[in-house]
Amino acid sequence: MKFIISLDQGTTSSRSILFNSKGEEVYVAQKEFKQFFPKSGWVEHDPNEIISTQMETLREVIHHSKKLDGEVIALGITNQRETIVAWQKSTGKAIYNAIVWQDTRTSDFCRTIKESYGDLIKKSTGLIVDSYFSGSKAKWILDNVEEASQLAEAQDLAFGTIDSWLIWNLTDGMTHATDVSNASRTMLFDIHELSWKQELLDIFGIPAHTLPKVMNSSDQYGSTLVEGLAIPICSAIGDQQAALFGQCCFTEGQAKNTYGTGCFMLLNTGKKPVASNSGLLSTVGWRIGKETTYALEGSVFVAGAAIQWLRDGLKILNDASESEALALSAGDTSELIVVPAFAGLGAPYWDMFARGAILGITRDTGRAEITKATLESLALQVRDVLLAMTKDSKIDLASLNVDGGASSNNFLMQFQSDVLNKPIDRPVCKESTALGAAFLAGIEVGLWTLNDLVNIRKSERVFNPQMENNVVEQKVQKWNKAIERVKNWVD
Ligand SMILES: Nc1ncnc2c1ncn2[C@@H]1O[C@H](COP(=O)(O)OP(=O)(O)O)[C@@H](O)[C@H]1O
Ligand SMILES: O=P(O)(O)OC[C@H](O)CO
Repeated sequence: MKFIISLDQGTTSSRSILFNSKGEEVYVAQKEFKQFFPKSGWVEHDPNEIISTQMETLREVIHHSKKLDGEVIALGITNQRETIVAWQKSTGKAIYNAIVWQDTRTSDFCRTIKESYGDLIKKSTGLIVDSYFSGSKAKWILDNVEEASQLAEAQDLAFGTIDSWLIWNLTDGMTHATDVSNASRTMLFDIHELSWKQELLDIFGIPAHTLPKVMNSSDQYGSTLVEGLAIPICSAIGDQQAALFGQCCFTEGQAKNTYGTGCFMLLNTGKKPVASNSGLLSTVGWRIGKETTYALEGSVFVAGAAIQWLRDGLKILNDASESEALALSAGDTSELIVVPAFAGLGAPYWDMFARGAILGITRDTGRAEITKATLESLALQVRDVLLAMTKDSKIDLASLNVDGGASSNNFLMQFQSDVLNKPIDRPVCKESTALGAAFLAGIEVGLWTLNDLVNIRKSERVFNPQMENNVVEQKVQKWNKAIERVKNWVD
């Protein structure tokens, strides 16, 4: 049997997953790592812990694979996107913590460039000016980390999204590369030309020599030596695009929604980017051979992270999975709205200055009700994104494929189906993201063709709408009112 290993470097954990040549998940190793919140709105990760947790899980999976009769033929990489690492090329040492996609420290800078450059940036990158993307975070490092500008002057500074950081470490500093899908999230990359754009580098003050080489999503990224095995790295792709691929949304008009730390809905728009007028992003899906596939994306910054906040911040849950039973035990929440805008609002609102709120509290509001309203907020955010997506693409989806940690919550999936008035289709393989990276690596080594993969996806459960229209309407009205109240909160 031939195996492929995917490294899935997410916002809250590093995972390695072993897939067999039927695309079945054989073994998963996972390690959580520390989140740093040094100041209000700042979110950082330790780049060394990212590598150590990822390598521990990789070694665990390799140990397991050695007990099986077979050979690991390729490694695929998928990762939290936009998060930026800066390191010294000559020593390989990171010079600052990774600045995470959720970090809003560059909001003010982004506001200052939005008016003059917003149109240019949208036209060439498909993105809306926001602190979410990597460009302003890299600029912050150059402006604020003492050694950064000296290293840049000496041509000894490297920037990279997490895929680049992993590839650099896995290849012992031989390869400084990224793929088109990750590059398309930096705000420095022209998605039509598929190259770094000098005009954008000038706006952010980023020297071109600090940036990685941009490669295909299925490609030869070099090889890594782990536990005595030399394994070729054959794919790199941002995690949301990987999930679209792993859900077998290979053709125009197919979409998926992932419920992880954030929520990300992506629609395959075919071989050309579709510009959005409704607050969505045009982004590169993947590139295989000479063919690029584009996607429209609605990014919601806080989804599963709101459940983590219930667990770790408010301490009203011991475990995220408890939220389902608790929500089912709750009383009426038709007037209770939680808006988890902890890091501003993403699609379709794009308000870096919005903040979270709980509205409609009464004397009988308790932990069950707050949990239920928080889960409902995930689905209501997704509803807003789907409305925008339908408007921009003119595609009315027949059903929505879902995945990610919080998609295991049946209460949430049922409520999602209710507020979208659409079937929600959850697959057997819960690791769509990792599967997407494995598919792309498998294509590169000739294990599969796209045609082999078309029918590989199997549904585990389909949720159909049950709630009465007027109940949905009432909830949506309250939600819209709450969104208006939280906008532009921070002065
Ligand atoms: N049963 C559940 N109900 C609601 N949320 C959940 C559940 N299980 C996991 N989560 C949430 O899902 C997220 C983890 O999902 P995952 O896809 O691993 O995220 P990421 O890739 O962003 O690290 C966490 O934020 C967690 O709070
Ligand atoms: O780590 P995840 O799965 O929450 O994904 C993060 C996204 O890639 C951010 O854009």
